[in-house]
Amino acid sequence: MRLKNKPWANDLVDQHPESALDRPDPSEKIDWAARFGNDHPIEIEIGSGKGQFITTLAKHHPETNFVAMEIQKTAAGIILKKKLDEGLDNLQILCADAANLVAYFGENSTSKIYLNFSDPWPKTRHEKRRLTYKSFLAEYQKVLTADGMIEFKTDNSGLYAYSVQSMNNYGMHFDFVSVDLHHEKEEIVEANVETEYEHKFASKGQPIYCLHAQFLPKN
Ligand SMILES: C[S@@+](CC[C@H](N)C(=O)[O-])C[C@H]1O[C@@H](n2cnc3c(N)ncnc32)[C@H](O)[C@@H]1O
Repeated sequence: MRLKNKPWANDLVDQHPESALDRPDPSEKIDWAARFGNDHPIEIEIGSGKGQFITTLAKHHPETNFVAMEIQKTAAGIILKKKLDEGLDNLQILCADAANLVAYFGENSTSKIYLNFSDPWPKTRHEKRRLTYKSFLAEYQKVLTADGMIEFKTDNSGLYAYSVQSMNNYGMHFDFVSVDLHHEKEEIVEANVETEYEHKFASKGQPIYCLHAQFLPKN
């Protein structure tokens, strides 16, 4: 989903290189420990949109470092504004394409990847753009630690079915699957952090599909 261009948001990204990186050179590794000022575990959300989910997590988990990876600069600027307003030192914004994930994160550098309401790309000819296509899974496998986890949510049954199949073909293990996350047991519903899209779809009564998956141990 393309956001309307907001010059203030683009300018904010340019004014805060200490908090937001705008399409950094993929040939140069990013020193995340230096950027965060500590070496706490890192969790990444790919395609953060306006950042409701990742800013809420960052607020509730100061012991974890979070990276919002978002391809649209306007969206990155909107997330950055929330980070600055709320003083979230454990959140960094990376305005870049997830296709370059491995260039920006070292191997075994990340404990969790969140894919929330990723663009479904329903046409078969666009399959390679889906964030659960096998080439993306290969990238996630490289950056995740051995016990790292992918947490995926969507309103789109087609993308959900595709993702289950793609992850299964890749030999992944599922720790949790739900075809109606908002009507699971109370503790699951209470622990769930909503995204903007999730709120919109769930308030119309649409089911939210969710899965948590891990790669089999690396050799
Ligand atoms: C449908 S929106 C969902 C936003 C948010 N996660 C939510 O649930 O409300 C998908 C977001 O993913 C971003 N996106 C799509 N492809 C991406 C890619 N290859 N790398 C980084 N971000 C991407 C889009 O710019 C958009 O903001």
